[in-house]
Amino acid sequence: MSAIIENTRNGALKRNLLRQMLQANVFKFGEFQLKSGQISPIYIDLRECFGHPQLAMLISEALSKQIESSGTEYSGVLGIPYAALPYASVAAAHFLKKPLLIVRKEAKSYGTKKLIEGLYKPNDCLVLIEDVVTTGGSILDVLRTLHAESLVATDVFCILDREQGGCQKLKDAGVNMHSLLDMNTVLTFLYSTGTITENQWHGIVKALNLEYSSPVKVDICLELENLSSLPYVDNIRSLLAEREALTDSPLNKKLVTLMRRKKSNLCLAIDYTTTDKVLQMIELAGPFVLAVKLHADAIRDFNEEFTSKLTTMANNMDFVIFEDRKFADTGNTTALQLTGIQKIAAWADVVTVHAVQGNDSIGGVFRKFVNDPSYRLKGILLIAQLSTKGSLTALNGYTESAVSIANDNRDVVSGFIAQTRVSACSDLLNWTPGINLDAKSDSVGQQWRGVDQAIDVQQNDIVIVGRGVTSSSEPVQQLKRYRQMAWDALTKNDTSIH
Ligand SMILES: O=c1ccn([C@@H]2O[C@H](COP(=O)(O)O)[C@@H](O)[C@H]2O)c(=O)[nH]1
Repeated sequence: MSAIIENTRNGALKRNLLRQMLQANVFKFGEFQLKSGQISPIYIDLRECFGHPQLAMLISEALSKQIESSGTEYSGVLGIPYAALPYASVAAAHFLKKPLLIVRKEAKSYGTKKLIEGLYKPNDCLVLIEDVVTTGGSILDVLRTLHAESLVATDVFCILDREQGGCQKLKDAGVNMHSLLDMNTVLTFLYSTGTITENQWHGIVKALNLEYSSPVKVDICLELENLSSLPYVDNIRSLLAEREALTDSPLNKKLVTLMRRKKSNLCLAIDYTTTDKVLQMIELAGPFVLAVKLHADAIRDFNEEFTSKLTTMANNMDFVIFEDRKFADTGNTTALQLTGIQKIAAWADVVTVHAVQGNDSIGGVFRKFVNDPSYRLKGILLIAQLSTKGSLTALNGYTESAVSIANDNRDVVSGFIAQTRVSACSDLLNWTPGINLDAKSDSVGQQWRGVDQAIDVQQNDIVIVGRGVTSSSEPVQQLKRYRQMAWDALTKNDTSIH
């Protein structure tokens, strides 16, 4: 039951599944005979979900995520016939990219006469997908067929555990059962949303011999939550002191040390077009910021005298220089750009890099610069999510792919540009743009939200503030305001600070 009250992505995912199931008429009330012969006042008909593509995709995605995070080793996905087959197909082909296997209820009397269809060899280990588990009988039947073909299955993933003994029977047969939802959660949701009364709750619990004592009402509305605005990972940030000790990246060690010393997780985006104005703003901002972010190609009179002053100021005022170049080309071209007219690698501590060009065009080229002490460049931030409306980084799988490139290049990637926390690795820092306390959007695609949303709810580490400060007539006041709010939000539960 706790799953639906959790203030996490997982909790929101479960709430959304239940909300969409309710809309799709999955929960039916009356008198139904179950496969076991038992009479039930509730029937949970997950076949109704087939008619709602968005819901069917959400279920398949949730099952796939559960399979991935369980750490189970497997070579193929087998759907238990028939109701689980659509979810198993989408999960295997679309999300997990693994072969799909199907087991027949009865052998064909012609052709290959095979009971199990798909790509497999003896001793392969499969994960099983089921829709509803009541007694576990259908799964045990399938296990017998698999064993006869020398196939192994250690884990079954189901949408709903009716909590009527199936989990224990499977455990006795050596199989772990994982479920997205259980009956207690479903009944709590139905009762809390006023779909069933207290009397109905008791009637269902009694008829199904469930061992729940009394209904619990939780605060839950029927409006769908925006899953993409929530952190990808449910674990909370570790303490700053631990992160400082844990990280192998010299850049992140410097950043976390600076953060703690300056009490600042604020990066100022100075999008001015002349060197004078940029340097004047840095003079004001230096004491309050962790980093200064530039777009060198937007500065009309950009020159080497400027970068020399910039690096001196960074060294004296203790901030990191961040060039938001967003590299996105072949490795060869990126190397040329890093050493081209602006000599970015010589003065920037960190740069942004798109994930779109793929792994091989990222790791190799940046590793060369980061490991060469004659360059200032010490790390890159991969763009996992953009703040702009309609950004293609929201396409299914994009952010996960960026995270996977980061995982493959941990010596070079020091973190992400993202809207929500995207990685469970707490030594990778999440930098987030799209912050403004006084406006929600501009007229050309930017979307802003507040500091608490970004740091507290979405679990980012560093806020990137631009026009919220640079367009203000009182920039120092604004710098103090953003710095204080961001620091308070980051450290409010950090016992290594307080
Ligand atoms: O997704 C992204 C990536 C980068 N940015 C950059 O951050 C600043 C934001 O400035 P505002 O004035 O607060 O809009 C700007 O330099 C962008 O290029 C981003 O906004 N979103």
